[in-house]
Amino acid sequence: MTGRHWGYGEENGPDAWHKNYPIAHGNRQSPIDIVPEDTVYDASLPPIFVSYDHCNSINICNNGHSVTVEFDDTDDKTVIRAGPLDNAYRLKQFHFHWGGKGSQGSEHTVRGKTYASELHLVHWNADKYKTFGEAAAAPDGLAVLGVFLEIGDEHRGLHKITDALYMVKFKGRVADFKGFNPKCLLPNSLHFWTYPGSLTTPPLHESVTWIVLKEPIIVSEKQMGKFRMLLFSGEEEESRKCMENNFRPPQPLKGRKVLASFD
Ligand SMILES: NS(=O)(=O)/N=C1/NCCS1
Ligand SMILES: [Zn+2]
Repeated sequence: MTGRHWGYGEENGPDAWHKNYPIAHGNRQSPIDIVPEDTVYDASLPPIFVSYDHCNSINICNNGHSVTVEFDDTDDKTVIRAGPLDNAYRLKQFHFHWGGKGSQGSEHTVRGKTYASELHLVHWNADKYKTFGEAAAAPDGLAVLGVFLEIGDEHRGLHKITDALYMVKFKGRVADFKGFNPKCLLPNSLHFWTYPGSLTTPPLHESVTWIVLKEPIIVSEKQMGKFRMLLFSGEEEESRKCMENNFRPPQPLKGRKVLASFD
């Protein structure tokens, strides 16, 4: 990575991450290609329960890799439970991965099909661990809810996000973003696939129970275009690089079983 920080460019992109993060070649890396006919329907899998009712966002941030909305995770007011999880996992932040045009941009794929974007709602096991950082390094520390975004009509819930992106155009920018409840970004069905995986960005910790929803949400090309106006680069940098194609491609399954909550 020629001393530069990891990213999605030619020199510092996903194929180079293993140099600084050897776990990139580990046995439970994410994302993966989900092949529905190879998944195992598990009738004993309870539905996931999303309790976001009293949740409130704090801020929106451009961290140079994605745009992230962060939450107050000092108590259990915003959690997901059940499904494949043995504990309540607290919402810490959500962010997106997207492409440069058309329908590439998601991280997980479904029988090779890519979506225009993928939303990640990142939760941590506060029943067992004291901090997010501690949980992020533990095999049962994190649960990430993945939602595919498909191009079509505009999404009313996404407007609040896309209308705020101008405030965090540059890397390092943070802006107040209170009162946003991400429940409005979930599809009608909570049918999901689940498998043991990893963070899809360095440090690529193998600490994530992935819960990927089968039903995408529909967003407009215009709304996706606003994500692409974000920059990877900071205000002071001369080279302005649009933030796009910030996705890691699917990784080897290495014998893992993908469970389906639906038949
Ligand atoms: N894309 S991801 O959600 O797997 N990666 C993350 N890195 C730090 C918090 S979430
Ligand atoms: Zn992500």
